[in-house]
Amino acid sequence: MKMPSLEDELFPSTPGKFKIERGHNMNRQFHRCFASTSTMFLWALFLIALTASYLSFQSFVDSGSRYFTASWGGIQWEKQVRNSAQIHRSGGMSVLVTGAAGFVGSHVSLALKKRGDGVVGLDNFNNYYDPSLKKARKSLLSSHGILVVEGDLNDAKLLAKLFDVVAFTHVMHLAAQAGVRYAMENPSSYVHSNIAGLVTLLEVCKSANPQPSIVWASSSSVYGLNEKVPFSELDQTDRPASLYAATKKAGEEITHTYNHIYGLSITGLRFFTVYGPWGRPDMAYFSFTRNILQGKPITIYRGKNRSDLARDFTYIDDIVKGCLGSLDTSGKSTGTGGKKRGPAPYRIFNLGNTSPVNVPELVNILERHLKVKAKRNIVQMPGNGDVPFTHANISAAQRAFGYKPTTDLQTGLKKFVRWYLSYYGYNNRKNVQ
Ligand SMILES: O=C(O)[C@H]1O[C@H](OP(=O)(O)OP(=O)(O)OC[C@H]2O[C@@H](n3ccc(=O)[nH]c3=O)[C@H](O)[C@@H]2O)[C@H](O)[C@@H](O)[C@H]1O
Repeated sequence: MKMPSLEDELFPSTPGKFKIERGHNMNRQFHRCFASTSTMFLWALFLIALTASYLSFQSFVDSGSRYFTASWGGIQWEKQVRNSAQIHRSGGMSVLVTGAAGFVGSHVSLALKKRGDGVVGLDNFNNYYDPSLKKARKSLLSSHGILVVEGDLNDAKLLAKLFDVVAFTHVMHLAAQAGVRYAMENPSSYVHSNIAGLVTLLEVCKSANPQPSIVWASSSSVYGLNEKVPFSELDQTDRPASLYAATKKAGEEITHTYNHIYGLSITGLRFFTVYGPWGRPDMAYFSFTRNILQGKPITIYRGKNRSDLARDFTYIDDIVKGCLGSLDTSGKSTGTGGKKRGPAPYRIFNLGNTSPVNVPELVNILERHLKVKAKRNIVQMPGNGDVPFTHANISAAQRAFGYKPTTDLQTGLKKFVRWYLSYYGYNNRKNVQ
């Protein structure tokens, strides 16, 4: 006798068995057939209902998780983005400013808005330095009708959505991992923002229709070990002294590729040690001010043979003028649908002050403005990415858009100190990181 197989056990109504019953009782078979058809129908209905409810639950979870985890999206949000991007002057531009809650980003955003351009900001509010300062800048921008969207450059969906909502004519790309010496502590953050983030942004810009023109922040640090002064855009820049500098130099090469293949209009700006009100607490002039006021010592680095280090310190308002001049003269991108239609501008400019000041002199000026003596601790410059001096030749920017810095370090630091005291108070009780 054949043993029932597992299949037989599971499906007892085999064709053979059915055949036997049919031969014996047609009526019973009809009823059974009817009963099994209606059961199947009910099962089918049940399965359809189950599938439908699963699918709608899934879409609820999808949309829900986006709204619960992301701070962007939705009709209200899109309306805010559009309002912020609205242009209020003839021939004006709509600009996506990345790093808008940062030092340079917040100043440039305000200047654009004040002259009637549309501005939407993007910033990830990371904690490289005190995020409450970034939030305060965001509030300032908000009081001038500028929305700063919280999100990361590497979020391609968010970037694409922003371009869906607004046909930005320009991108002012200032979001970056800044700081020369911090690169030894956290190298991957430089790759994340300055390389991966840049590529993500360029990918979205190249696919946007129309493509925007891009102006972005490179750095004086790309001159690295260059000794020819003043630094000209034509000088050698293949000997960076820090990973920060290397990522900025890589950015110049990467943007060149996108200009070459996709016809994106690109302007790279090599900023020279920018300072001023609402500045970055990690920079020397800022941390020196805090320490001097708190009676703490400051460390001043010295170069080879006891030489002082020097920087071409550049005041923020001069940098803002350079950024706006670059945007105004950027020329159009030529691509559509990710395809180049013709050559587009590719430019690089130094934005410096053209008069370097050594670091001990910077401290002298701060002492005068603060009316407090600094406790100076002078040490040999550690091998951590610093360069001995910077000095900009700005004739290219002068020719292209009349760039002419007008604020010397003495005047600029006076304005910085006034802001610092009004923001933190003389006793500096606020916790500055
Ligand atoms: O132009 C740029 O592309 C860069 O400018 C800025 O870098 P730097 O020029 O290095 O400015 P900053 O740190 O203020 O040090 C100033 C001087 O103080 C010296 N310095 C610094 C710290 C300290 O404790 N002691 C000291 O002597 C130090 O040795 C140096 O000589 C930006 O931070 C950077 O993001 C990038 O934009």
